[in-house]
Amino acid sequence: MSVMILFGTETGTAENVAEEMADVVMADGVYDMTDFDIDDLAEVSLLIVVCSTYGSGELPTGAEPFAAALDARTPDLSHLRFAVFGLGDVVYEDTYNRGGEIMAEILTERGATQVGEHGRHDGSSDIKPRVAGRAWAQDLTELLEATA
Ligand SMILES: Cc1cc2nc3c(=O)[nH]c(=O)nc-3n(C[C@H](O)[C@H](O)[C@H](O)COP(=O)(O)O)c2cc1C
Repeated sequence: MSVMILFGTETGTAENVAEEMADVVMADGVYDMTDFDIDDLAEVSLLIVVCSTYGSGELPTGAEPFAAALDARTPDLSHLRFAVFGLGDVVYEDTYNRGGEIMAEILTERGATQVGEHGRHDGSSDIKPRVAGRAWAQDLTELLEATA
């Protein structure tokens, strides 16, 4: 099984979280959405998406090329399972953590299946993003092992 982590970020937090998760999920690679070729998803069986939120509940700049490529090329991702860990801040209220949710929506539209609990980090909490991300990845790994 090939496990890939893909991050979408504005200021680097999602990248740090993605790197923190890599050994937990035994990822074969950690990649930035800005320069990722969606053809490479054909070889992936589990995709872990780490994505922040910017603007008014929008994707961060770094995630836009990936989202645009999925929209333009409409690949069939029915072979793919994915899990999402989003980053946001409750001070944004109605748009809290929308970035990760948008990612889940567009991957589901392409036929991929979301697994595990949708993770959400709140920048206003006392828990550091890396710590929250690692704990979420450990839970995901245990769940997938239990259901394998
Ligand atoms: C200008 C700006 C807009 C933001 N908009 C939202 C938002 O709409 N919803 C949300 O949940 N978080 C929002 N955030 C919070 C970020 O998603 C959060 O700080 C995240 O940890 C940043 O991760 P990154 O460094 O990987 O981009 C915003 C942050 C900034 C600075």
